Amino acid sequence: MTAPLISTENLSVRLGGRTVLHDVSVQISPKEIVTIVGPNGSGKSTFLRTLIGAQVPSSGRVTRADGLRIGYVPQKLAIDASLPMTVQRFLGLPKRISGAKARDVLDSAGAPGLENRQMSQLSGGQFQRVLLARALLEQPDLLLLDEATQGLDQPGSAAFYRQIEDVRHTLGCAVVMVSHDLHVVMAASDRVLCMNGHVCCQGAPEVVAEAPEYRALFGSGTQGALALYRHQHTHSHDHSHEHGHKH
Ligand SMILES: Nc1ncnc2c1ncn2[C@@H]1O[C@H](COP(=O)(O)OP(=O)(O)OP(=O)(O)O)[C@@H](O)[C@H]1O
Repeated sequence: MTAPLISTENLSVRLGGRTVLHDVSVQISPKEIVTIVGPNGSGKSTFLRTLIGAQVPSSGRVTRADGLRIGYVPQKLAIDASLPMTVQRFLGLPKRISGAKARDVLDSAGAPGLENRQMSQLSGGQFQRVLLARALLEQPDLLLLDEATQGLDQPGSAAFYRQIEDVRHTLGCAVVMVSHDLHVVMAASDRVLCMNGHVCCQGAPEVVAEAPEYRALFGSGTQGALALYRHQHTHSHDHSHEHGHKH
C-alpha cells in the first residue's frame, strides 16, 4: 500500500473552550480526490487548517510525508477594493514571480490571460481561479480547497471542479475539498467523508450512494445528495463501519 501523504490520528481540536473536532483519524493517499461534507460548524474548515498546521490540535497528531508540499485555497479572502493590485502582483505576494510563471499557473488554473487584470475587477469565478493559481505556485502534492466554489452558480461550480480534475491529472496531486455542492462532488470524488465534529461516515461515493442505508436515508440524485448534507447527526455512531451507517 502507498504511504499516505498526510494522516491524522485521534485528532481533537478545542476552540473557545469547546471541542470542535474529536478523534478524527484520516489518511490521504497520493492522487486521491476526497470531499468533506457536513453541516455548518461541523469542523470542516478547522480540519483543513489543522492539516496545514495553522491550527494546533489539543490532542492526537498530524503526520506529513517528508517534504510534503501543500497548496491551500481558503474559504474567504478579502482584498480591499480600493487597493490597486494586479493578478500578477497578487500571485507574487510575498515572493515576486516572473510573468512567465504567472502565466503558467494561471493557465493551469483555467484562467489564462488574467495576469494584468486588477484583482478588484475579477468575477467570482475568475477570483477563485486566481486563488487556485496561487495554491499551485509551489507544485503541491496535496491541494486543499475550502468551499472554493462559494458564490459561483451551478455551471460555474461544475466548471471549477472539472478544472480541479484537470489539475489533479496534470500535477498528479491529491485533492481534499470541503464542499456544499454535493450533487457535483459526489460524482467527482474518490471518497466522500461526512464530518460532524468527527468522521460520521465515509466511503467511495458510488458505494455510499448504493448502500441500502444511504438510499433509505438520502434517496438518490440531487435531492438525495442534498439530504445527505442536511441529515440529522443526533444519532449514535458505530465507528466499526467504514461505509454508511445506521440511524
Ligand atoms: N477561533 C475560534 N474560536 C472559537 N470557536 C471557533 C473558532 N473558529 C471556529 N470556531 C467554531 O468551531 C466550530 C467549527 O467551525 P468550522 O469553521 O471548522 O466549521 P465548518 O464545518 O467549516 O463550518 P461552515 O460549513 O459553516 O464553514 C464552529 O462552531 C465555530 O463557531
